[in-house]
Amino acid sequence: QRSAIRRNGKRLPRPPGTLPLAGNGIWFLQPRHKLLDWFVRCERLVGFSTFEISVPSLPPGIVINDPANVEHVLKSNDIFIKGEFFRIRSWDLFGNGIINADGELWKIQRKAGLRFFNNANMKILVEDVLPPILADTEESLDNASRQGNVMDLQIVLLDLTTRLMGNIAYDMDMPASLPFSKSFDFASGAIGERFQNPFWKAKEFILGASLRKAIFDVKIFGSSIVSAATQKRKVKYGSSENNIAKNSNPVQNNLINSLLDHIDDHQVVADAAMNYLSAGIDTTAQSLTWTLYLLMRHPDAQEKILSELRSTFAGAKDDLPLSFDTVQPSYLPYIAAVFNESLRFYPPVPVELKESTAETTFPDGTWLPKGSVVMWATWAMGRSKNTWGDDADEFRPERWLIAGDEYEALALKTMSAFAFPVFNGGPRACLGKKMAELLAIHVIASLIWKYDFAEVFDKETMPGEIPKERRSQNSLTLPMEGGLPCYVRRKDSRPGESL
Ligand code: HEM
Repeated sequence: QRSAIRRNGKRLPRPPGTLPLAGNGIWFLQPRHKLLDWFVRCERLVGFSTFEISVPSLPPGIVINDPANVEHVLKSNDIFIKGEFFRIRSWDLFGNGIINADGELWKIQRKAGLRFFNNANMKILVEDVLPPILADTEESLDNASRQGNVMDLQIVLLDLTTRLMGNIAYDMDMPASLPFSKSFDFASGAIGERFQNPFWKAKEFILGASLRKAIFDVKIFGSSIVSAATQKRKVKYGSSENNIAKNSNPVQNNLINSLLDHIDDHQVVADAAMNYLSAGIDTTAQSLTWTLYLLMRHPDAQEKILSELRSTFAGAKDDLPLSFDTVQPSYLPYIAAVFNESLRFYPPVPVELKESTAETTFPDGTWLPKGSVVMWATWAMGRSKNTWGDDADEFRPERWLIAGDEYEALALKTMSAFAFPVFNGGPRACLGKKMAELLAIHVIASLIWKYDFAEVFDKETMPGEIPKERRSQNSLTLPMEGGLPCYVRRKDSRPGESL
């Protein structure tokens, strides 16, 4: 079948190595980290130029790298939707939740979320909810420091974000050791594979029992969040559901109450609750894991963090005076720059895909018919030399900073969401961006202030050899394959105790 996609009346270029029947399908059958590298190679070859791909499991499609084209997609929420291609693959896990939803169903969940992610709740998050959870995290780091044990930082950070989200959003104690967390992790890997493997249905027909069980466990957990919340509302507002007053106390205005206030169907609320959990927990834990990994490999950046903390909080000893005001990116710009630089290399949502509901013409003249898919790899855009310059492969947080002078302090550069779409942009921009940034600055500042970390390399790395770049595991997001095992030592531990 001949493709109808055109630019100025001509067909679009195709990546080198495109095969007559399989098209580019071979790359989609590879482990995802290889697919991500392929996107980078294509971007390096064609730059911002849009190219066409054909993959047997995909409708006709294009890959965009030009920020103007990404802006066109993200701002045209009516033309570019999640669509059937996405929904068919993720339906059993995400159901009617916000990640899958379009139209009215999306709008209402977005509205409920917006009510929750306000400044008052973010202040409660930073000043009341996070400190005791972080204190538990530090207690386990202290134990590992005393005993000289190796610990997997990825697990530690996942536990922190899971408990945090459970507490602030659902008023539940939710450690990552709950079975749902393991089931979700497994399901996320399997669902991610459905986007790459055209034979996923056949594979799951034979081997899908464990996936079905994992999805079942996740769904049961979603329903249990709703039951616990409705129970609490009945106790608080009276026994009949019809008498349930709309929730007005700002501290009580958590996410589950906001969802229950906006949506009558409890199954949709359960899906929404699970979707918010999955959007927030893994992404944030992974972004912190990759940041600490990069900091271990760049001790100079750790030093600069310490120097920013020393000059900002002069005289601080054991605990830093962190508050809602002091964990803002404008207050600690170097830490915010480190976080951005880490997201540039390791975006927790590395590839995006949308389906067109109508024909459309992109700013670069590409004409796309209805029913096509458009993809962009945030992973490759973050490594684009067109956008970031010739040193795009270098970890250099300074690229995010505007140097201060004797009158003005160092400031953080802003970058267009369409050139750096790690949090998406337009009407479907990530709702948790602010929460993720505040949390990241708080956690990075606290951990680098108190601890030294040393990565445990794999057995193949010889002493003195530069260790290989760590890679990600197949998933919908970006977990680090094999976790992040490391030694940890409290900076104020007795002299002689070394890593
Ligand atoms: C570093 C951390 C995070 C990153 C990189 C990130 C990134 C993203 C991206 C790329 C999207 C668009 C995905 C899509 O096309 O469906 C998204 C959507 C979303 N994110 Fe985040 N996210 C992060 C943290 C969070 C947190 C902490 C929450 C809070 C629960 C959250 C809630 C959401 C929600 C609800 C959506 C769906 C928005 C919509 O469709 O209207 N995210 N995020």
